[in-house]
Amino acid sequence: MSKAARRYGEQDQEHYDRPRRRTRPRTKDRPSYDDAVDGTVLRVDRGRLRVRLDDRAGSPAPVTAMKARPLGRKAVVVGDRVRLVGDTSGDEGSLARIVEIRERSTTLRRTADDEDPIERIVVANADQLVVVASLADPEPRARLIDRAVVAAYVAGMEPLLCLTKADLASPDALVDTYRALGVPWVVARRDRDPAEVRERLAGRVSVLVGPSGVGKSTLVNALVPGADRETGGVNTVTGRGRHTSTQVLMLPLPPEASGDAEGAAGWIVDTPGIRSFGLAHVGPDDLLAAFTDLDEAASDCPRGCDHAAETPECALDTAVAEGRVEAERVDSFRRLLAARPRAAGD
Ligand SMILES: Nc1nc2c(ncn2[C@@H]2O[C@H](COP(=O)(O)OP(=O)(O)OP(=O)(O)O)[C@@H](O)[C@H]2O)c(=O)[nH]1
Ligand SMILES: [Zn+2]
Repeated sequence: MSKAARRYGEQDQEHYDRPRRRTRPRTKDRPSYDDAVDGTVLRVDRGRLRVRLDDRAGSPAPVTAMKARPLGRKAVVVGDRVRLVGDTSGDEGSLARIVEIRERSTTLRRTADDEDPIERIVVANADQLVVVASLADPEPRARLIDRAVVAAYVAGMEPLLCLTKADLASPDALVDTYRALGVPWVVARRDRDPAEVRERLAGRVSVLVGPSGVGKSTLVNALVPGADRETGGVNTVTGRGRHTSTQVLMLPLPPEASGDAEGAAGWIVDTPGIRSFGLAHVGPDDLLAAFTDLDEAASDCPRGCDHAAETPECALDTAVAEGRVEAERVDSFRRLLAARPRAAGD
């Protein structure tokens, strides 16, 4: 078949697939939304979205909005940059319409579970993943931390290790295991102002993740006075807190704390209900992409190499033997690789 004929064939197919409506020219069909305003989604609550408008510096209160027709079934998530029309006054009872979702720079996914078999995007456009782990009570779980670090790399976000309850134990041993990975870290304890953490969050959109009990809410409350995150309030039987504490929520960091102008202080996204990340579709080479120093050596690997320590043909071992890459880096990469499959209890 000639190229032209094939193209004709495809066009034909398209017409065949959509016979119901006569198609009018797209430009005339679609409203231009010239008067749309820009905003960021801070919270999603049963189809209603809370959106902070960019040009409403004087009034930080978000407006309520809903998804409009043109978006179809496309989900709007926390962190999404959107365009709104309609009543954007934010007045009691007002409802704006989201007509466009801007292209996402990053997407963080959570793992499918029994209640929801679909792996969903939970946060868009965040640039830092703060992996919160307590140094004691409960003990840090290396595998869980590793999985979160993988999730960060795959989402295109930078990981930051935040080690809490530093009043109870030293971070030295744990920090040692992440040195080769180059993951930055900070410590926090509830009886001190989290100045170091705040510095790391300045001007960025950071997602906080970590299992229940590590002191995430305590930290959020210290960073955002008035956030009122419920602490120590999780039901040990169901593993759940109140409804409000299981919701993903984006909070502005107070500008005065960082000394920056409005908007530059940064944002944190609390993810209380998220227990694990979608790593099912992460292949060895997806993770390798985050290890730019190993990338080249691995190009000598046989096609489809899983780069595991047990794989004799893996070129990473040759590269280590020849001193082209650091053994520690390969070990760290392989450790993260091994953390991908979901283990029971994670
Ligand atoms: N010793 C010590 N305890 C802390 C520290 N930070 C928090 N805690 C305590 O640890 C418990 C859990 O803290 P939360 O802030 O509720 O932890 P969380 O990670 O939000 O956990 P959930 O609310 O269950 O999701 C609470 O009893 C806190 O008081 C700390 O720096 N040192
Ligand atoms: Zn390999």
